[in-house]
Amino acid sequence: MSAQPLPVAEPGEVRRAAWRLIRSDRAAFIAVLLANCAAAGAGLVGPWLLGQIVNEVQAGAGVATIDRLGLLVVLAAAAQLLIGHQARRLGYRFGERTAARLREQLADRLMRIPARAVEGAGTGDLTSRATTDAGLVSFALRDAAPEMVFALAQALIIIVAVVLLSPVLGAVGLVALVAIPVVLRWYLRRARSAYLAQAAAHAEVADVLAGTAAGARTVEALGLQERRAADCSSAIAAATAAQLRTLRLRSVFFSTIDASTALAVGAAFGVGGLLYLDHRLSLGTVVAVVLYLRQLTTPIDTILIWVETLQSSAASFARIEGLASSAEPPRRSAEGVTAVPTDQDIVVTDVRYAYDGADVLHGVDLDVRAGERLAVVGTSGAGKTTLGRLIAGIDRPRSGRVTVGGADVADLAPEQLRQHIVLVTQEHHVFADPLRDNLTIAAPHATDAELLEALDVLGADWFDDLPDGLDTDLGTHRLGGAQAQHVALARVLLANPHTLVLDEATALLDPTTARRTELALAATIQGRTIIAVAHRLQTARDADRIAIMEGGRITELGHHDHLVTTATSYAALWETWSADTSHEGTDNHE
Ligand SMILES: Nc1ncnc2c1ncn2[C@@H]1O[C@H](COP(=O)(O)OP(=O)(O)OP(=O)(O)O)[C@@H](O)[C@H]1O
Repeated sequence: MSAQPLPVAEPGEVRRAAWRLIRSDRAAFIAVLLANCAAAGAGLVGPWLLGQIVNEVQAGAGVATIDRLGLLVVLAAAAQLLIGHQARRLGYRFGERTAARLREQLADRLMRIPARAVEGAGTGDLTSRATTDAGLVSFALRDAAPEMVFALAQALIIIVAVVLLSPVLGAVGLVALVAIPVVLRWYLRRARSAYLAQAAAHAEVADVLAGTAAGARTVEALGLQERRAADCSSAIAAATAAQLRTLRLRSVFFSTIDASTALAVGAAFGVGGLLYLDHRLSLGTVVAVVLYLRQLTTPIDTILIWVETLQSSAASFARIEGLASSAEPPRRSAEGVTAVPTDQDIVVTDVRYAYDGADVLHGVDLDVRAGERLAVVGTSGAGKTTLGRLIAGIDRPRSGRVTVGGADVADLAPEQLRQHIVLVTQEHHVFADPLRDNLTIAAPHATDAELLEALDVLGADWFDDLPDGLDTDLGTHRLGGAQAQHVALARVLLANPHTLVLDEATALLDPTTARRTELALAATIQGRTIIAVAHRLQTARDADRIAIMEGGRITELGHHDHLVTTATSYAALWETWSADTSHEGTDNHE
């Protein structure tokens, strides 16, 4: 289940976003509109000429006149074909360019969504927005929108022509078509929520299936097959119900449309016949009007067929636009950065930070000198990780500043930031790419010799067993946990920051892996400023200074020997920890 679904944009935001997309290619959009109007205008000539032929025949005109009019009908049809083709081509090109811009925008936003928002929402939601929704919107822009513009222009111009030819017949036809806007309104009112529910139900199915596949071993080990199958069935049942609802809407909608268009042609034919018998309309005009109304069914059908696609893609567009509010503001590029750190000192000034509107840091002040080793300790939930992320420039304070050498860390471009401060956690993702690419993401210009040296410093002896050395594809040749940690630490060595923020770097590892990792870590931290979120006080005791965090504040700060005698919170923590470790036989792998 998605605990905190990613937001969906409101209709107003969706309209503004669509308008922004159109405006950024305004000249092309105007060309599309003009070409479509011209194509629709050319389509009027044929029926009008046919009406003229009927009138001429009735007036006893010769074959030459009829032939001339016939030739004009053929020329008008050819012109309509050519202009229509051009209008559609312009429309498709405009749609394709707009879809490409949208995909770029989406990729940019996906990169800027904080990991905590993705974890909260579940990967199914994000995946379906990036695949199904993006595909639907691209399809709509490329195919549905050009067809829709063409059909709208055609319908509008035909209606104007009918009314100009015979206001009475025009009124009769339009009255017969009055059910269409009514049923369209009925449909659109229900369709947005129905299609949103359908998309969410499909995302839920994807989530449940992906979760079952990812946790296959756990499901097998705990005999959870039946429960997972029941979860899958109920997600699929919900998706089917959502799909049936949209199907019901479509059934009512399309039947009404078909009946209305048939009624319009029939009514115009009947009333037109009476008016002709009464000598109030020429036969040619009746023929032209009936042909126009008959012709009107084509754009109406097109509009209604695509309105459904546009409706569901508008729901998808709202889901894609919803990502905008989750994405964090873009960091500046290195070229755009004005502030350049002048030294390596880190200063935290009156920093506050909130998750979901509630502050968890309440004005933290801290100075860390270059080369210092600072341990941050405190009870669970005190704000240690949050402070670590702010110092590492991952998150931006709600208020206050975190600076390195006088420059705000959250303003530094990523390539600049990682030369100064890097956060080291237990998460060590290995990309399904060659080992070389996995390492050079931290230092794009590093030579092979530098990459090998980094691995060597960490004691990554497994490198010698790789089938293709640095070219080994880590998607097919999977690394173990400790090996992946080596790759992560090698990236840190290659980025060569002066400061490391260590958070849970070894806390949850098994003793053997932890010992190997600690050795590698010791090689990594050599000669750098260290800010370590310490889960074991042994680490803290060796630090130059210890910061005690309680309830989002630093309450005590100093060296172990000083704090253990003067600071009440730290002394209590130390006492508890010492008692625990003496019970455990004092082996704590430090
Ligand atoms: N992603 C999040 N969304 C909402 N609240 C959060 C989130 N991450 C942390 N918090 C809350 O912020 C507060 C500080 O959390 P933080 O993880 O920084 O504490 P910590 O001292 O590192 O704890 P621990 O030692 O358990 O990791 C806690 O109340 C926590 O519940």
